[in-house]
Amino acid sequence: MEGVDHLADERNKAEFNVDDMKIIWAGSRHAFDVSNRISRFVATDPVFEKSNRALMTRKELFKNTLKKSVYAWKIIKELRLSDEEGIKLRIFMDQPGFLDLHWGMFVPAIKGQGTEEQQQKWLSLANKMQIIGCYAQTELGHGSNVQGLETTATFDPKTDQFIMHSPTQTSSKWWPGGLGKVSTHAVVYARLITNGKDHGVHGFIVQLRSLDDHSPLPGITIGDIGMKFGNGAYNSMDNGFLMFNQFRIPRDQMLMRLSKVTREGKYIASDVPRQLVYGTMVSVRQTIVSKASDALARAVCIATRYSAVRRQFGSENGGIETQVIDYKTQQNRLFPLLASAYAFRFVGEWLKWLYTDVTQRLEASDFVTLPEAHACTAGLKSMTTSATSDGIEECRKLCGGHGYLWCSGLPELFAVYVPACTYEGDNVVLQLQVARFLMKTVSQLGSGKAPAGTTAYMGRAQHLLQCRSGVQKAEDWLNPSMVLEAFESRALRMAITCAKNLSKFENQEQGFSELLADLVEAAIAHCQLIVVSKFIAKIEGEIEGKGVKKQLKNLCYIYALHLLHKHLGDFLSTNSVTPEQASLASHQLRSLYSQVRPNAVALVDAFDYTDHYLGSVLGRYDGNVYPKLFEEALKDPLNDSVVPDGYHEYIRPLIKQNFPSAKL
Ligand SMILES: CCCCCCCC/C=C\CCCCCCC/C=C/C(=O)SCCNC(=O)CCNC(=O)[C@H](O)C(C)(C)COP(=O)(O)OP(=O)(O)OC[C@H]1O[C@@H](n2cnc3c(N)ncnc32)[C@H](O)[C@@H]1OP(=O)(O)O
Ligand SMILES: Cc1cc2nc3c(=O)[nH]c(=O)nc-3n(C[C@H](O)[C@H](O)[C@H](O)COP(=O)(O)OP(=O)(O)OC[C@H]3O[C@@H](n4cnc5c(N)ncnc54)[C@H](O)[C@@H]3O)c2cc1C
Repeated sequence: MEGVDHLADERNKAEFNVDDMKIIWAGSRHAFDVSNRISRFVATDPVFEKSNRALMTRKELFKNTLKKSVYAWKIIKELRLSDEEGIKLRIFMDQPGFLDLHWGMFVPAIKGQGTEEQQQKWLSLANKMQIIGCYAQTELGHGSNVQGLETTATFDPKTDQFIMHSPTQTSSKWWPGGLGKVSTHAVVYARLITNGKDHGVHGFIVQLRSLDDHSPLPGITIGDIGMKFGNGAYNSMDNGFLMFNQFRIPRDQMLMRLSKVTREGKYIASDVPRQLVYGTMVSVRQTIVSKASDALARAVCIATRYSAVRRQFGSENGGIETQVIDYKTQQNRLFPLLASAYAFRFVGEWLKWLYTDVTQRLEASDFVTLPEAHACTAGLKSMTTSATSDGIEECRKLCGGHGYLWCSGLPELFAVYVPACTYEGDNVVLQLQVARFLMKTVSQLGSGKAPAGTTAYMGRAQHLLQCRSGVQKAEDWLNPSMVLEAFESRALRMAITCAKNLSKFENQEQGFSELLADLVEAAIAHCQLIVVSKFIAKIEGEIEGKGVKKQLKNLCYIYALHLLHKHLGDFLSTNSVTPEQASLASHQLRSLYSQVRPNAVALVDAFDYTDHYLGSVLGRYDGNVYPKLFEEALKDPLNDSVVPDGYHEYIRPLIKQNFPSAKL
């Protein structure tokens, strides 16, 4: 029934103030106000309509994305939106496109790697969108191995120019978003060669297309790489290819903040770490973590509301059927994902702080925390995007058959989200960076250099290697120090075991290659510890609002104990818990599920998502699912006519058996 809240009973059960939780979720009252206002603005503007995009052809979808992106930019300018408001507008627009790469990578790359003069020149154009940029690093032959890139930028002292060249087919740039059809410029990563010497990969600003008629400049071959996974979804983005044929750019278009080439062709490296050339990736990995919580929260919101609406079995005595959310199996699959969405939110907030801190330190030439910032952004990007991709798919299954319908919103969300496991660094490759960092930290234990930050727990190695968990009853698993100790001893013992196994190899690199799978497991254990510890820090801090803290505590322990259950092999094999303690954890989990159950719908309402943003018939705020499923079905082009196109050509001849006989 239209106008009726089918989930009102669920909302009345809530034991906390949802409005207060909305502020916690958003991060502050101000952030909530901005999100709330911008999401409603987008939801009511017909230009941002998106329900029809699955039926669009690639060309229509691309053009529709251009229209929305340019309209969004016009609104940002005309209404003088702040940066924060502009970002929200792009998020709620909910259609990947060139704006993401222009603002998310091109501009930050120039800010991070350009000199003052370069920033002045290029950012003034980019900030007004008089040029449109992308981030062209990956090549057909190399993505993960950045040092293996083949594109060359050879300095020609005669003309004071760099000659950009793609020497092989595998050196073609391949994948950059916005490159295929839109960008006029790119930050291109290429091997710098001066006086015949290769100085490794550096960034260059390169104009690709004419600013008059958009045609590629002579010496440049460019296009779109073709359809990607899923209908609609990420196909709104023009991921592109690019080849250079001896294409010349002025010397001052090399990004020269970190190193320089003089007029004479002399290469001058500054004393900052060369890894700062990877700085844009670090910044984006950090934002991907909060985006993970957002994407997972969308899926969980849909699955939770639908699980409260959907009923199956239990009416044997003539009563009403059971809401599927009341099945313990449903709770055991759904509530850990709900808890993960909150966990990723809080670790995302912390990571933002860490990133801001390292940025300020770098500006003051303090590079001490750079390795930890790299390990945390890489590891948490990897861990949260893998969990979110799996979580979205689990939410689809939690919605049964209807979850497979496009209008559930879940197939598209999955298709758009899942490349996050690959872009900005393949998730396995990134965990191996964490593993290297951990092995280095372990090797320095006892050297007098105390581990700091997220590896500080390794400084208590003597205790953590010997301790036995003190959990004796189920409630002990609600004791933060007992939970933390179990996660710390598991992570440390896995890291130490890897280090011991590594030391058996004469050649460390060969040992590392042999032990890759174990190293990834150790890195994941460390990342999970970070997330658990930041969630615990959150619930131990000041939290306002009636009943809010209690709910967050429940979710925090669900998150931790569910991980313990899922990775029980690690916890048992490292003797971090006993089988009896593990079974007490399962008992405690069931009790926590029962406590979350009456609050589940309110906990997803706290995300404050509009129906437009969710884009899901199953996740509608009012729970009016069935009539809307019918409405959606009737909109399908196949239902335009009662007798389908093709009836006379195929179905009728088949039924009447009067088709010409087949010839071999
Ligand atoms: C329907 C709508 C639904 C809506 C859903 C919404 C969801 C949207 C979600 C998110 C939106 C976000 C938008 C994103 C858009 C996608 C755009 C994608 C862009 C890209 O992919 S750009 C290309 C990214 N490429 C990579 O990430 C490559 C990965 N490879 C590397 O980073 C490196 O090559 C490496 C780290 C793997 C290895 O580098 P290298 O060989 O040089 O290094 P090593 O020899 O291993 O190590 C040397 C030394 O350096 C340290 N190091 C390495 N990297 C860094 C770094 N970045 N910072 C600091 N230090 C670094 C490393 O640890 C070593 O240190 P030690 O010597 O051991 O001390
Ligand atoms: C949607 C999307 C958007 C993108 N946007 C951009 C963009 O805007 N700009 C840009 O420059 N790039 C972009 N990329 C490219 C992206 O950054 C790369 O695809 C990514 O870094 C992974 O690199 P790869 O493709 O070379 O994977 P590969 O490295 O070839 O990975 C293949 C397999 O090998 C494994 N593997 C690789 N190396 C190792 C190792 N050392 N140890 C163990 N296993 C290993 C991986 O785990 C993976 O299973 C985008 C990609 C996608 C999918």
